[in-house]
Amino acid sequence: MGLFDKIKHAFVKDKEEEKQTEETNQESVEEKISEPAENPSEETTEQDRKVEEHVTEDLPVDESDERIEETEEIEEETAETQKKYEKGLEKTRKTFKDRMNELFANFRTVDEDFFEEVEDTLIGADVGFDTSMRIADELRQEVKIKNAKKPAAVQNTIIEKLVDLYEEEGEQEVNDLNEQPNGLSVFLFVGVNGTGKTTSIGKLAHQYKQEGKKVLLAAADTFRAGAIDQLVQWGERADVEVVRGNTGSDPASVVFDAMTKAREEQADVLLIDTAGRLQNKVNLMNELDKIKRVIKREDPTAPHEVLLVVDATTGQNAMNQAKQFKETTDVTGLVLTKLDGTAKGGIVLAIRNELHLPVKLVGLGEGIDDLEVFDPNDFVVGLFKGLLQEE
Ligand SMILES: Nc1nc2c(ncn2[C@@H]2O[C@H](COP(=O)(O)OP(=O)(O)OP(=O)(O)O)[C@@H](O)[C@H]2O)c(=O)[nH]1
Repeated sequence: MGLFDKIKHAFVKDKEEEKQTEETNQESVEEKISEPAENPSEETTEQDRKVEEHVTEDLPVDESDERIEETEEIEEETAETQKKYEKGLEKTRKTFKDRMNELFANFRTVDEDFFEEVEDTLIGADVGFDTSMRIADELRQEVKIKNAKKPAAVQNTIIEKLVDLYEEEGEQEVNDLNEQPNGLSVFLFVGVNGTGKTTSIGKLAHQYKQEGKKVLLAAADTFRAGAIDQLVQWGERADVEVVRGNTGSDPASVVFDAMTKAREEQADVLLIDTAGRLQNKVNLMNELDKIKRVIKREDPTAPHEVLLVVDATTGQNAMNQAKQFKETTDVTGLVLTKLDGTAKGGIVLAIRNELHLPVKLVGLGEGIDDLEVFDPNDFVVGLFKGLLQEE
């Protein structure tokens, strides 16, 4: 099933559930009105439950039961993650919906002015300039072919085009983190101050710790005392050790200490926090190169990820930062933070389509559990599900 079909499926399911809830409410109102003296159905249910309990007591617990439980647990987790995405993307979805409503309220016919407005609407939703132009062009053709005139049909086609493009871009994309199953995984975090680097490292450390891994953090942002303290605090919250130097010390020497400690203690994961002063690109480039050299001396295969942290709330600015960092160092993936606090979630589409950088992690809140491995399907369902119209 294609991605758009999945969204359609989710949309139809929601509609059915809505209908069912309405019917159930109606039934219970009717039941209450005709209130029976006794309620035989309740008795039967109670009896059934007792029989069921008795039967299950006698049954040996076999592997298939365990497997069913496991599957149920996975399904529950998947549903929970999907909910997090839907909640996190609420603002983006609402803004997008409002813009769409406005667009369709202002146009009664699908003419050239309409298509230009579609372009503006998409650009305004931070989908990216190139992407917006491409969607509008494809829409022009599609509307001609389908002879679509009804706003609902046109709106669904816009969503379909966005989803198709998104799916196409994601075909070769690896969203999983490059974890080393039999050795140390070294992830370097880069990005400008305030984007959520330290917070994301803390959240990820917590996740790995929960999985039973030995995790180390390195405070290689030695320029601000506050940055070191903040990472130490996250280390305490996640219950993992932090390797640190004094303020102003050489970041590469902190990384050297951390690599040595990780090897001695056979750690599974080392997460390195760096300073991100974009105002001086050459310095930053030299510093990151030096850090990488130190890492490579200890392990030629590392770093296994260079993750650029960008703040989704800054929209187009996040895109520009990503562009500049891509020129400065070999970024392997993005961590997109604060998706929950923004109406600019469309920036994911722009970054992927225009910079071809995979999004690896997304921040969906300030809590320690609010970091998710990026799931393109959950993301796109969360973004567009509520926007489909009944044709
Ligand atoms: N709502 C929300 N807030 C976040 C998220 N990630 C980080 N934050 C908040 O963003 C602010 C900045 O995060 P930091 O982790 O300090 O950012 P940093 O990039 O390490 O910044 P420096 O320490 O200045 O280098 C903090 O108040 C975090 O709580 C997220 O996914 N959602």
